Amino acid sequence: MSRNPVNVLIRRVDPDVPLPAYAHPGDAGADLRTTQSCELKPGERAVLPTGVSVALPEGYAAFVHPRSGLAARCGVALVNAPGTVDAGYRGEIKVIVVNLDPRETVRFERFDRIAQLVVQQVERVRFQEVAELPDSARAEGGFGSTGGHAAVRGETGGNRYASVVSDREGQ
Ligand SMILES: O=c1ccn([C@H]2C[C@H](O)[C@@H](COP(=O)(O)OP(=O)(O)OP(=O)(O)O)O2)c(=O)[nH]1
Ligand SMILES: [Mg+2]
Repeated sequence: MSRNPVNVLIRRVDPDVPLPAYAHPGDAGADLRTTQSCELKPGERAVLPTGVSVALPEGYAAFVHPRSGLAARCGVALVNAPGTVDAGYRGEIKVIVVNLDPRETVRFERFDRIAQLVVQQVERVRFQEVAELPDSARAEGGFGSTGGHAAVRGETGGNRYASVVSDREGQ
């Protein structure tokens, strides 16, 4: 049985903008639209207004995530993905888009869906300073310490795709 939705107060900064909406039941992200049309040449970025501001309940935050379709089809990413909207923020939600396509200019029209907002419960922690941290299995290993990055080791003859395939075959 699905839980009751959490109520989030929302205000339209642009009176005509459609409210963020989930495309399907069970979706995690509600699509955000730009209220401003915009053209981005390769490598360019822009801070786009969404026409809405929210008051999240205490203990929640909202995260501005990219849309995979825009990323796959047009090379559009969010510079700060995921953007963090704090519970106390009452300003207009903005989306920092960048065109990562090396050749094509991207154009957004007013009210195009440019990102998605994921609302989540978040923990506040108390940072307790200690002289030594407790042991763990990973210890200080990170940044590729578990291996498997043939492309990075330069064992692929410069073909990154081939390296990914051979990694999988070796598993
Ligand atoms: O993609 C984003 C990211 C942030 N924000 C808004 C909401 C957030 O609460 C506020 C501050 O964001 P953040 O803390 O990431 O930015 P900062 O550079 O640390 O700014 P500040 O010093 O205001 O915290 O900006 C957005 O509208 N979109
Ligand atoms: Mg901040």
